[in-house]
Amino acid sequence: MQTPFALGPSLPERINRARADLRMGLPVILSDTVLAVAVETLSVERLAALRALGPLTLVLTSWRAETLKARVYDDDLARIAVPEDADLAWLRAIADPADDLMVPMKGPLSSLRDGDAIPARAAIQLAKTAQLLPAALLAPLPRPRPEGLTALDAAQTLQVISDETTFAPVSAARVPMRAAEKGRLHIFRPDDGSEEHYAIEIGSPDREGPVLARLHSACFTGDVLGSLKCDCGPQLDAALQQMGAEGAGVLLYLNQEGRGIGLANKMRAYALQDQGFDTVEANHRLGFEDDERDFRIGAAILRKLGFSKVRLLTNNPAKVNMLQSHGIAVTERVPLKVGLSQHNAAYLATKAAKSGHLL
Ligand SMILES: Nc1nc2c(ncn2[C@@H]2O[C@H](COP(=O)(O)OP(=O)(O)OP(=O)(O)O)[C@@H](O)[C@H]2O)c(=O)[nH]1
Ligand SMILES: [Zn+2]
Repeated sequence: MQTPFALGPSLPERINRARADLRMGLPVILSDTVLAVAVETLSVERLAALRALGPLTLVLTSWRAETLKARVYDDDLARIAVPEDADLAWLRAIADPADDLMVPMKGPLSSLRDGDAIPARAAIQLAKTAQLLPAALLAPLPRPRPEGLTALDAAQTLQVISDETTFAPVSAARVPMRAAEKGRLHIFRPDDGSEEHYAIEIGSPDREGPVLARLHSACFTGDVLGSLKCDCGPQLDAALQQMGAEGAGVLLYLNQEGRGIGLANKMRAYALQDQGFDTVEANHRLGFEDDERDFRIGAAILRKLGFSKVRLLTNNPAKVNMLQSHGIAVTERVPLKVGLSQHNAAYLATKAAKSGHLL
């Protein structure tokens, strides 16, 4: 008999549950072969319990492995055999670059070549999308399997994480703003229950013509604190001002703090910048790409709101290309150059030199 509806969690829902598990320090079962935990949230007790199961593997991204001079046999990641005497401090020091300059020689690290890298890759993607440090520890799955743990197929997990997220509108209401009295805030929720994103509609933009649009990525430090280290706060204000002045526009406020690495990791990146690394180097030392944002989200929300053509406020040509390749026509790139200060001059210069931003 066909089940009329499913009460159990779908794969995207189980993936989202796995992220919460990793953030709590719980292991996740991958491909019926391994238990994976995030190094960042691992406790001494759980490490001891995992060690009792057999040899442990530490998974790092190729960026982090490169900094530590560990060999990379799996393109984007390195699987490292964990020595028998390695303790939690050893694992943490490898995962977290905070003390790299004081303790430059960590290891020697011996990278594994054989075996399946797919569960390792899924563990890294889960840790990254849970906004934890991209470092995971793998242990063999015991028989019988431990009860109550989230179990995922690693290959399917990678597929779902790379798939486009679908959104549903949740609620919307009028919000008059200093920059524009005719404002409306719309909340969009991903179908897997993960992070919500917002759209601020100003005036009543024509759905047929190109709308003045901005894809703003959350920046707690810049948007809320008025940090001078970046130009986000002034860009947010200027975008709303321009939409107010023209009488119409749409600003997406995407909760992709720190170019997608989350605020905790962004503060780790800032601490590395205080040690002399630039914004791109800092991300790489942590094990991240320089930009971990999924810009398809912006395109999906614009489409949901009924827009297909934009005049895009940005200095980042990658945003223009991404929107175009996801079905939104960018009829014009409108530069947004505000907020230069002595504190962010080097940051903006790095973005121009390394990330293709237009000065
Ligand atoms: N990881 C990291 N993120 C940062 C840093 N400084 C700002 N951010 C984040 O970067 C995002 C803003 O991206 P930017 O690179 O400034 O600009 P953009 O969105 O690519 O391009 P524009 O449309 O021209 O503003 C926000 O999510 C900020 O939180 C940093 O040093 N490290
Ligand atoms: Zn910022």
